[in-house]
Amino acid sequence: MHAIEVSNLKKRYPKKIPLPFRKVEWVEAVRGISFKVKKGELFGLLGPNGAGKTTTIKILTTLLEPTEGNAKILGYDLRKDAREIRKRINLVAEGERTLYWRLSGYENLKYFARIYYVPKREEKERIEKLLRFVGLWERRNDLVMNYSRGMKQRLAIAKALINDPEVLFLDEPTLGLDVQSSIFVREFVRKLVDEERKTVLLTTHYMAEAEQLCDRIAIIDHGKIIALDTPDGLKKLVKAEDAVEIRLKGRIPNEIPWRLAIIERDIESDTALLRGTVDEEDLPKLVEWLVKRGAKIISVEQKEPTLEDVFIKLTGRGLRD
Ligand SMILES: Nc1ncnc2c1ncn2[C@@H]1O[C@H](COP(=O)(O)OP(=O)(O)OP(=O)(O)O)[C@@H](O)[C@H]1O
Repeated sequence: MHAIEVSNLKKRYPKKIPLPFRKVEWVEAVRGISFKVKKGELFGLLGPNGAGKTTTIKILTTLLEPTEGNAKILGYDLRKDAREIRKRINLVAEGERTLYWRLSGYENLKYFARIYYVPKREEKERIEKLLRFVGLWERRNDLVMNYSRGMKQRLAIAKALINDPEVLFLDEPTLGLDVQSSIFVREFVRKLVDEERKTVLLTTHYMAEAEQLCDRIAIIDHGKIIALDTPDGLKKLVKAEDAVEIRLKGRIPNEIPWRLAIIERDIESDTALLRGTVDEEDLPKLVEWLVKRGAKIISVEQKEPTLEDVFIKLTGRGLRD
């Protein structure tokens, strides 16, 4: 049995149109996605803003009803057994605000332990284990309002583990965190899978995060899965010699007929960095094409392929566009 089995999931939202128009338009947020996550796997949904990641997570955690399709979580049917599913999962939503800032970290976990009916005799031990796990034991008696952003996120994850869920859903777990806190969160999310045998499904728009952390990744764009594999498997879609970075000054032509995206732009120095996949034999042709249209080439470098190259190759856009 898989931990998560998603079949042909679709979700559309009614789009709000201001009066006096009475017509209804629809936003197709998720357009028929299917995938399976094994037990004990760390699975990532990687895609740009608006790709449909949050909608997918909300459906899988029973917070939203799908328009079409269905899913099974730990063998339970999403449409019929929502109560059974809720007992066995938990979620850290994007930018979550459910912690009580006027309580300490310890008091927060105690409060949520009661809400989740954690047996009284297990409560103390479980809270201590979780606070140690996320590195907050020493700060357990400080009020949450005095925690840093990274500490609040660690506590939010500890809170989501209070009911000992078999499957944990994390929506953009490191969004807005500083580098150090992000590394820490990634390390213990990995530990949750390796040592505690949890299944984790997370969403991210950080390629490096997906690449370093996930066992398998589904790249999602405009509500569809456009590739699904291990990080190494995905990178094989791009030949090592095909990933290039071109730094140029001056005008960047529109509609470049190669799969390139602008990944950096500096207005002051009027320079930009283009990245993407270009056949080795095609490279001189591309450079000539750019120069003809007024760009001044500063450098052309071949790079190790990354997941961003895979995304650019598949969509012609950068993940950050
Ligand atoms: N409640 C809603 N009503 C109408 N449209 C919505 C609603 N929620 C999301 N959408 C639209 O559905 C699409 C997918 O949104 P979703 O939040 O699932 O994407 P995402 O990949 O999680 O992006 P982000 O990281 O920015 O949240 C977007 O076009 C969004 O504007």
